[in-house]
Amino acid sequence: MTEKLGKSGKLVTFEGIDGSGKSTMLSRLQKVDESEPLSCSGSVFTREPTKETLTGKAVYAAIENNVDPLAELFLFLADHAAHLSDTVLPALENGKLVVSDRYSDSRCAYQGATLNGTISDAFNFVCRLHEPWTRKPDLTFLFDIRPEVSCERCKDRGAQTKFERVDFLKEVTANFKKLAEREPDRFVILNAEAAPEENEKIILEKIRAILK
Ligand SMILES: Nc1ncnc2c1ncn2[C@@H]1O[C@H](COP(=O)(O)OP(=O)(O)O)[C@@H](O)[C@H]1O
Ligand SMILES: Cc1cn([C@H]2C[C@H](O)[C@@H](COP(=O)(O)OP(=O)(O)O)O2)c(=O)[nH]c1=O
Repeated sequence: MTEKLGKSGKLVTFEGIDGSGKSTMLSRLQKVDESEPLSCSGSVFTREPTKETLTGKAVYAAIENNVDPLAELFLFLADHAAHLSDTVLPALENGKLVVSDRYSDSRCAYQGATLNGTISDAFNFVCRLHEPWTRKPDLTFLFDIRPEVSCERCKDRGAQTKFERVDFLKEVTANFKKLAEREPDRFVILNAEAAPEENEKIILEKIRAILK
């Protein structure tokens, strides 16, 4: 069933720990797209957790209120399901390019870590939960950065989430790297400590190549 989902468009995702520069890059890409459209069918720039939606609000409330980690996982999954059906699949079915700031790999990496020790083989459990129904990205950029550097960057932006701790983010980073090793054809690992201009160039080249 999943092979048929959103077949005509292309799905690109940005993944990485907090403060790795994903949203900065999404805004840059959006600007490029405004002056020189990346796809002739149009582009949609989106994110997970979603904002201003019922499921997105539930996710942020869960993060702020320290709910049970398994309950939190299912809220993130509910948000992903709603995001897929409201935004991602309709755009892909219309042949558009969809670029999402975070997607399923964030669940495998983050909830694989929050549930580590509570559920046996948590990382694979979370990955498997997505398999029967989601739409895999065509291309994923992993923003690779030392957690010490990303936490330093996050300090400047006010409210911090409970996830923004160096030790926790080291575990999340290891999970992201495991995902990239499993699917080397889908993942492009970026040095997120480099200048944004450098990474923007790599990203644009790769996106243009899959749209050809
Ligand atoms: N390549 C970069 N080099 C230095 N600082 C950066 C870079 N990219 C983003 N930043 C800064 O780091 C902070 C976190 O970036 P942000 O894009 O919000 O990360 P994320 O969306 O991954 O959490 C912001 O203050 C941003 O201006
Ligand atoms: C999408 C997603 C995000 N998260 C976490 C990462 C962030 O710490 C937090 C909020 O996401 P986000 O708003 O993307 O954070 P940031 O802009 O700081 O990168 O939720 C998960 O734990 N699992 C998920 O599936």
